[in-house]
Amino acid sequence: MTVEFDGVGIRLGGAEIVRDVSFAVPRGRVAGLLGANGSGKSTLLRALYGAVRPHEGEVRIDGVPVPRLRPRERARKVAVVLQDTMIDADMTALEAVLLGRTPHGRGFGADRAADLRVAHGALDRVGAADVAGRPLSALSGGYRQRVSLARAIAQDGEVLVLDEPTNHLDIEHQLELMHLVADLGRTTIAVLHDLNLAAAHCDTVAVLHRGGLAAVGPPRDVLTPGLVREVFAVDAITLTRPDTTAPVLAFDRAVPRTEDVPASRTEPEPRDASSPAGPSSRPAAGPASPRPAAPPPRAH
Ligand SMILES: Nc1ncnc2c1ncn2[C@@H]1O[C@H](COP(=O)(O)OP(=O)(O)OP(=O)(O)O)[C@@H](O)[C@H]1O
Repeated sequence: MTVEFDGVGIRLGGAEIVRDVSFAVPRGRVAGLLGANGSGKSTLLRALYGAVRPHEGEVRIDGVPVPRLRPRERARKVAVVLQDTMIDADMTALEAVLLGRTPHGRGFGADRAADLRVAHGALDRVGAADVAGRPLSALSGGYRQRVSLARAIAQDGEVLVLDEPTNHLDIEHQLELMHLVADLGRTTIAVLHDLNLAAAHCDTVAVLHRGGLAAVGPPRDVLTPGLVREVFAVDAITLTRPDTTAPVLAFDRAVPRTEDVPASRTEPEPRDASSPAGPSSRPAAGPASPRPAAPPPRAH
């Protein structure tokens, strides 16, 4: 399934958090969503899984605007892994993974055997089969993260949304997770803070800066020292891996940020938040072309 962000703008609490973001992720490709803290990455993802509605532009899945999908239909298409949301849940790892089967259920208990097979398979795939019967509260952060991914695998959506999926993982499991995600073959959008992980494992990266799209395209074209300095306020040089020719960033030191512009406060919402976003005539930028963009004012 193709995911398109088309001129997306999102307001929260009267401030414009995301503005005019356009890019597309082709079917089966892995996109990294990058940007400094507070740049709007999670907010943009929320529009993809229907938790916020853009005030302008739209997010489309296979050409269908997200608000037009019914919740159950959306849940079958889009599997979401957020940061450690299951920490207090009073259930076992297997029960948590079985939750991923809910959108596929035909009735209470009807598919129990098949669902159990899928859930065990998903736990196996993320290397967490050994903790199936343990309560989530007794698992380490890394295992909980893997169980979350297993739930998303069991959910079987063709679109996978990951918000900082490698957060709690040691280096071995970070790499395993990125390879696993690539092997799943799903259209994936992952918020990543590790630029080198993104450079090595993403087909395309989209960089948010103060709510706007600073650049989008293949990591090699986007993650230049100039962009890293501007967006992340760090000096870096780009090296090339001799074996794969993938870019590797070597960081030097933080540099002063360009002065923050005060928050852009907006007038009250002109549109009823429950009404669908109007169609946008702006084309979504394809991921193949790196697109530098002037940073808009900071939204917070
Ligand atoms: N419900 C809300 N109301 C008002 N402002 C919000 C709301 N949710 C988020 N924000 C603000 O929007 C901005 C972007 O937040 P968001 O979580 O999308 O950024 P992020 O890039 O994912 O950050 P991080 O890397 O720190 O997780 C922040 O300044 C945040 O305070």
